[in-house]
Amino acid sequence: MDPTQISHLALDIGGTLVKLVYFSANGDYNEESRSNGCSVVKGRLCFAKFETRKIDDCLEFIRFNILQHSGVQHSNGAVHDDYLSVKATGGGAFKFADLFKEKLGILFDKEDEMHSLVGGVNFLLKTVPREAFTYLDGQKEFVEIDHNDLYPYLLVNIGSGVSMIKVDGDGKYERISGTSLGGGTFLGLGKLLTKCKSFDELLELSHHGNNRVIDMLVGDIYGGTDYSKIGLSSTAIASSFGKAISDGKELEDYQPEDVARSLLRMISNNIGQIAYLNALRFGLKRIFFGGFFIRGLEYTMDTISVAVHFWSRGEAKAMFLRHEGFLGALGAFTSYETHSQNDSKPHHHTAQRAILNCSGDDNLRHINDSETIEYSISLV
Ligand SMILES: Nc1ncnc2c1ncn2[C@@H]1O[C@H](COP(=O)(O)OP(=O)(O)OP(=O)(O)O)[C@@H](O)[C@H]1O
Ligand SMILES: CC(C)(CO)[C@@H](O)C(=O)NCCC(=O)O
Repeated sequence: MDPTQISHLALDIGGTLVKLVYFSANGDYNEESRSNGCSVVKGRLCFAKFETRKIDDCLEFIRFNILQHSGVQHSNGAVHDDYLSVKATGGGAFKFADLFKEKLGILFDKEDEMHSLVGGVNFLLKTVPREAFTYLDGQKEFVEIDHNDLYPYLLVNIGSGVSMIKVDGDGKYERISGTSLGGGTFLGLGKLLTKCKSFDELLELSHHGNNRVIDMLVGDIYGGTDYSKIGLSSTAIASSFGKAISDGKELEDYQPEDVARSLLRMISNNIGQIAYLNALRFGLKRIFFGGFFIRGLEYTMDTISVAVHFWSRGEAKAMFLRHEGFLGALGAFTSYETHSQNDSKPHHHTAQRAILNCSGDDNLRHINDSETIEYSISLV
């Protein structure tokens, strides 16, 4: 492989997190020659994430783990005379372009954020087995995806903010809605209300909390009974955080665990409901939820699934993705493939095989919490 090309890295730089997808060749290099003159390098797609506010950590990671291993870096930290071009998406592809150029000699080849999200989901659904699943009543069920019956679907990406995209085919999509009440709202309000320091701490708190302490339930209003005439059980939330109106308590009087739980429920419920309404607008039956807010958390997925199920009376289905947080980065990564078919650069990416590897491999311990994907790159 030409050492000066690092087409095997793509970034998605969002409002809260930077996501990286990069190709790592198998240890023995494993390059096979094909009769058509191209050779295939086998390896795997790896994933990493950093907080956007700690962008320097990301720069260091790329410098030491990716540039050095590709042999593109001189010992003084400077790169070759030529800048290196790397696919990048998300708002940070604009915001941090100068920084990456100056610090790493990397030029961003920008890919549109929505286009990348859709590309990432389509890649996963078409190539990676057991990628999509439903989650209801504590049961996770993998969904077989029929490639001939994939479209249309609604993609709801829950990042700092939320984008809702109707997908009709490869590269055929429209952003139909969004809401600013997203993962950033959960984390931002959560930090203010519970004094927790991180997303993980907030999730941990929410795990031990009881939302009924703060949420006003239908039963609280109806003297313990259901309002069955309009289909509301006594345990349904009538008003998120509503009990705080009349409890006569200050914030300090509530347990942070309960506040975190109510907040998580409120944000997840709201997104589930808006997603359902948009699915209804366009007659979409399948809704895929992505973005790092979900983090495979059962309570979040259950709340979203129940909201979609409840509002659609079982007509629409909420589905989740194992690589939920890396959709944009994967879309940017796979765009090397489509864009370089006719150029002479020696780095066509082709998903020859994409098999999910469950992490546990010692070499991958430094790589956050995601799972690698077996992948091959065609060199011509
Ligand atoms: N380790 C973490 N640190 C901070 N936030 C996290 C973490 N893990 C999950 N999250 C949640 O994920 C959200 C960010 O998700 P994601 O990375 O998909 O969005 P983004 O790309 O940063 O945002 P946007 O697309 O709106 O620019 C955060 O707002 C937070 O709710
Ligand atoms: C602005 C983006 C697209 C940046 O990723 C995202 O944060 C978002 O979709 N926010 C919601 C904006 C809105 O539609 O109200």
